[in-house]
Amino acid sequence: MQEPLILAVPKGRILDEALPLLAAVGIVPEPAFSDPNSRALRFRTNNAAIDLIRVRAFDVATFVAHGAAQLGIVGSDVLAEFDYSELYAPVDLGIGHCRISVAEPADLAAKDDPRGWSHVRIATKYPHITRAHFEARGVQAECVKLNGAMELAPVLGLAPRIVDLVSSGKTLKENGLVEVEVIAQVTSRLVVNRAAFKMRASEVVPLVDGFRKAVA
Ligand SMILES: Nc1ncnc2c1ncn2[C@@H]1O[C@H](COP(=O)(O)OP(=O)(O)OP(=O)(O)O)[C@@H](O)[C@H]1O
Ligand SMILES: O=P(O)(O)OC[C@H]1O[C@H](OP(=O)(O)OP(=O)(O)O)[C@H](O)[C@@H]1O
Repeated sequence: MQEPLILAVPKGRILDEALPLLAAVGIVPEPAFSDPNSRALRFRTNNAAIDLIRVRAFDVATFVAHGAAQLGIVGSDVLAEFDYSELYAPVDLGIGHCRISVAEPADLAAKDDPRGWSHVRIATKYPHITRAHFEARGVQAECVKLNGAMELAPVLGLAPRIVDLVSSGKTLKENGLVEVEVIAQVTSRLVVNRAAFKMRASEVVPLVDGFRKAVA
């Protein structure tokens, strides 16, 4: 029998929205998947031809780009940051809505003029997106890479500005920051490894169509 297809899903907040979508496509993970005491990372589903792996959001893109998983669910922020040519993103799943924005302390924003920037120092998990955004208008961005809690950087003097995800705006507000520019809107996408899309088309194409129908 052919090895099961592997679908990589992110551990974090997208998972809650992705599970109903998976159910709509007919994929239901084994009970261990929802058991907080389970330390397993790979799970069977009700479909013997599909297994799930649960990995960090950024790693979904890496597993699928290298063909270690054939499909995945990942934010467009992660896709833009890595720009893997081996990833095909055929379906916008309409979940994980947020935006990636530039933010700074409210008192700096009150006297700041983004049109006057020539060099900026930015704390972010997204150095590639940040540099590309600023380079497009001739501003040089010096990035300090963090993996979380970017909002602490301005007040502690690590960098005066940040680039991070914003949804309700609560995190910025509670840390005294305001959004000064929106770089891009973000949603989660179904991603497929390009080689698997060709080599395992008879299994992958109906699955991609299933996701397309589920979100239509
Ligand atoms: N506030 C938000 N609202 C909606 N979607 C979000 C929000 N924050 C993140 N996302 C989406 O969820 C994805 C995963 O984000 P999450 O914050 O769960 O990961 P993380 O905690 O940074 O991951 P890890 O712990 O693996 O580093 C992001 O890539 C983005 O697409
Ligand atoms: O505008 P809001 O609704 O407040 O959402 C924005 C927050 O959500 C994300 O972090 P998350 O809560 O996923 O935690 P993280 O720091 O682990 O990434 C993001 O990094 C922001 O900190």
